[in-house]
Amino acid sequence: MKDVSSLSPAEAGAELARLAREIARANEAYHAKDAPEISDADYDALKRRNAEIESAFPDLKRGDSPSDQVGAAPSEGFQKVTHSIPMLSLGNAFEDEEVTEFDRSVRKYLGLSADASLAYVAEPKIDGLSLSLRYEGGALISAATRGDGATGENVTVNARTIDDIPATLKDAPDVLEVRGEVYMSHADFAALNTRQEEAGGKTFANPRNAAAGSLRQLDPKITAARPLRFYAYGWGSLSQPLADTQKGAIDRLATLGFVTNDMMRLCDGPDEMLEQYRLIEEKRATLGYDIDGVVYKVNDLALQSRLGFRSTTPRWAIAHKFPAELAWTRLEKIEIQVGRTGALSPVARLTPVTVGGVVVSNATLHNEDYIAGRSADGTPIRDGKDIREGDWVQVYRAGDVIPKVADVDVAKRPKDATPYEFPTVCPRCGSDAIREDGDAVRRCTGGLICPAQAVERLRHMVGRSAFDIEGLGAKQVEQFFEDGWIAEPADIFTLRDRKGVELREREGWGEKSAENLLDAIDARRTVAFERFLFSLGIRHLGEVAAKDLARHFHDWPTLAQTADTAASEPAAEAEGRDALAKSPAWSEFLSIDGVGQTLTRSLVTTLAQAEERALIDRLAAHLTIEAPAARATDSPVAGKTVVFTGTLEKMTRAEAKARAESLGAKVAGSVSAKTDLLVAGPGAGSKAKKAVELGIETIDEDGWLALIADA
Ligand SMILES: NC(=O)c1ccc[n+]([C@@H]2O[C@H](COP(=O)([O-])OP(=O)(O)OC[C@H]3O[C@@H](n4cnc5c(N)ncnc54)[C@H](O)[C@@H]3O)[C@@H](O)[C@H]2O)c1
Ligand SMILES: [Zn+2]
Repeated sequence: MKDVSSLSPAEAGAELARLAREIARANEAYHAKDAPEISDADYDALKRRNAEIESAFPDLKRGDSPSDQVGAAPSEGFQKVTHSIPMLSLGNAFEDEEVTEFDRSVRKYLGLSADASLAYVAEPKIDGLSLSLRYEGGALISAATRGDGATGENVTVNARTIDDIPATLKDAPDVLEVRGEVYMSHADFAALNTRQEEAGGKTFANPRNAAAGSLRQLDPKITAARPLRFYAYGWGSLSQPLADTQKGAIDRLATLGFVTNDMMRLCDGPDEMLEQYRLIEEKRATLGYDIDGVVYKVNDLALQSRLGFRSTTPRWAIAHKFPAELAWTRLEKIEIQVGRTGALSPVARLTPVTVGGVVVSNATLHNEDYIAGRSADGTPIRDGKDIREGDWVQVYRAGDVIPKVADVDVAKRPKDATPYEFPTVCPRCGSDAIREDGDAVRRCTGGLICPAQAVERLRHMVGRSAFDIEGLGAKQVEQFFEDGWIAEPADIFTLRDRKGVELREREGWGEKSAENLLDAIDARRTVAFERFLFSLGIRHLGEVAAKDLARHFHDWPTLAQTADTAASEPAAEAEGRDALAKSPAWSEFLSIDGVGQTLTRSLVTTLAQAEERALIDRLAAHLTIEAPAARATDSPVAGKTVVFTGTLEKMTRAEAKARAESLGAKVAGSVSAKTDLLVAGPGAGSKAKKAVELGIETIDEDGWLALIADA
């Protein structure tokens, strides 16, 4: 992105227009639909960029500038409420200096010298949605969301169902508008999502969305069933002042029966404000609800009213936000998960914390070296700090990636914490867990006797890219495995005969759904060769390689026989590609573009294991395995084995390969006596030489394109 100072006015105008569109779209998704499409950090970055351009090009500021807007218009379906005093937003600070700068600008506005005393309150910024409650004569008469700041949604009936919101007040001013945040605790959020999932309803990405989605319900019965809470942090219209100070006013609201935040502190200036910020940040993980920063407010209400408002934010307050994609929390426990190939993966169980808008309670710890504070080659990571149970750790998330533990605060380590001892036996089956040379991962050697591996294999087998059986997801497979109904892949296809009757009577199933599942299983008795191969869950065998193998071998018996031959060839024992290539069966695998030594070795050794092989044969016995779709036979390259080498300029290697295959050619990765045609671009090396030696026809990229032009 271009620096603002180097933008031309035309570019600035165009970018302001784009930002206005993008921000409006994000506002609509977040505020009106409770379903954000971008992260808060990305949103904040858009707003910042917009503000920077506007301040550099004040003349270009748009009539619909996002800087002048709050939230989103109230949704249709709700009655509208006009706020007697607008409900605005808050300015943002991200760095410590911006907090000092805030104090300076307040003083400047008020004409106060740097050493004049000026008190602020600092309190958590709760991540929910704001609500304005109007009491008249001590009775709650209306409740409204913020909407676009001027007009909100009437949610009075819904608000009445929230325990923290009193229906009547004693000794209150005749007119009193209380403003605060509606939110949901982590525990209630998790329970709600579980219930929603079980009922097949919509689940929420984070507690804020859950709170907003629950309050903004057209049916108040739904709101009533949702565990919402309310913190009072401010007020709107008043017939009589509550107090002289922010702190006094909030204390008064507490006396009236509202829940207020007990982490509010009076601060003497920026140093104390930042101190409170760090204290609150430390407590963040253990609060049990989401906060996304700390709000500082000038304490003296007379000064607040002198300071007043900008278009959408008060001059007397600012929100100091926490870094969005990073958070500190407690690592409660390290657990070991056993994967499909026996890999022991350490997982950190964390005290839940929100990172980038998502509640995180687990993070990966990669492997035992990572926990110990070293990389695979022994060099220290995190300055060599190891990770222990009970540690205070920093968690981060980027995009949709699994959360990771990035750092440890050794100063906060419990005194009795001991270095983590990585298990050397499988926690599920007790077999030895060993680490092979050069492998960062420790693996359970239990194979098929390991229940963890067995169930992971089954889950893999029914997955999308494998058998993809409708109604048989990971969850059902796990249950059937636990109950002993399905122990290995072949059992899925005998389920009808063995358990058909019981399935119909099984809890949560019934006649219809049982029949649907059994039909769905029958429908998969015919399966594409590549899906079958992928379903076996052989280490290093991905979807793409499964396709390559299927195209090359066409049927399962041929592939299996070639693997058997490879296993019996003496060169199989030898190291190195050259030695392997001397064996015809090995080299047949290696000649397939996209199939390398590691995969070949894994495939050959897996199929050579008697138990493993018997299990695959039992599965295959129930199946009709379909060869890949017939290829074009009338193209000039049909049936020929083609090798591409050197740089291709008009297409990528992948494109060239796909095109050749669609024309019925076989694409190989290396030149051999079986090669019919070499397509050599600039920089072609040993393959071109070998082709000459073997007398194989060689053409360039243009020659290739000409050859297939009419195909
Ligand atoms: N991801 C997205 O697409 C997206 C879109 C729009 C907004 N957002 C998020 O919302 C923010 C902007 O929303 P906003 O205009 O509501 O501003 P804001 O959330 O930054 O600040 C204002 C709000 O803070 C709340 N608040 C909580 N505790 C408070 C306290 N103690 N005192 C005062 N107010 C308190 C109030 O509800 C108030 O309306 C963005 O910074 C972003 O994080 C995200
Ligand atoms: Zn095991």
